Amino acid sequence: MNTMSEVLTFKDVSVVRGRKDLLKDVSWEVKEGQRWIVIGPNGAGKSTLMNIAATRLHPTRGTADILGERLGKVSVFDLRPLIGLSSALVANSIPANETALNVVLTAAYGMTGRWREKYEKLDERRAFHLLHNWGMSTFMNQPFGKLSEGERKRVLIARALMTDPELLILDEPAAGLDLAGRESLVGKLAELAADEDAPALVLVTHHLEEVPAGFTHIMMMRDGQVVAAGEIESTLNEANLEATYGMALSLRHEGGRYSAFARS
Ligand SMILES: Nc1ncnc2c1ncn2[C@@H]1O[C@H](COP(=O)(O)OP(=O)(O)OP(=O)(O)O)[C@@H](O)[C@H]1O
Repeated sequence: MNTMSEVLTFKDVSVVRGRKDLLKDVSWEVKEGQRWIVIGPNGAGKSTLMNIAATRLHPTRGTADILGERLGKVSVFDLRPLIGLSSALVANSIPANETALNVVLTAAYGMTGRWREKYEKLDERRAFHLLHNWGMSTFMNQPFGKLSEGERKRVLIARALMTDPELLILDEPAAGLDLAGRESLVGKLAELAADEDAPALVLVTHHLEEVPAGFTHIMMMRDGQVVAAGEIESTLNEANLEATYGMALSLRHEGGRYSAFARS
């Protein structure tokens, strides 16, 4: 069996807290080269699912195989460098006075805050190169806390790519961005999606306008369960969207981009 191409294999994953099922029997397969969107209303369990994929949380029941290793039977510290994560939680863990360059650089050591002084020149060059790729090299010496929301989002993505991961998880990468900032970021993410050498991508979003062109698959969630999952072309339709959000919605798909509105 070729396990190399299997990035995530979740079987009947449940997460139970008290009497509540945050996730209930979620099965999901992500393979190398795939670009996934995860959508669902507030509280649907998207972040809980991402926390498992990022090895921050273990299922109460079911199995989660990540890059061919079973969660619970492998050291998460071996897996984490292979998984890039950009999320509000990661952003909140970064000291405000950390420079943009160091925010990216410290990812090489799986930590935030530059307390270890000895960095390889190679790492520094890679961190700079990533900042440059994401249009942030002129901000390299700016403290993270003084950057705009859009600038921070780009630094976080550069940071998540620092270890050259096999899976990149972007939890609401465009949240809080203005229209131009969003469009610019979505364009960059479309470029990333088209890059054959890019890792498998999983992008959580609340807005279909934020789905970059070139994303191949979608996971639609509600109440901790999968409403539908599969290729975006066949899965993202009005029936599944209505089942996901519990309201009548009309869906548009133009020029590789999506949008949805309440149906009047
Ligand atoms: N530790 C916990 N104990 C109990 N309930 C929790 C815990 N963590 C999350 N929840 C609940 O689990 C549900 C799923 O939360 P989760 O953050 O995964 O949803 P989400 O889809 O990411 O939501 P949002 O879009 O608002 O970020 C929510 O109802 C939340 O209140």
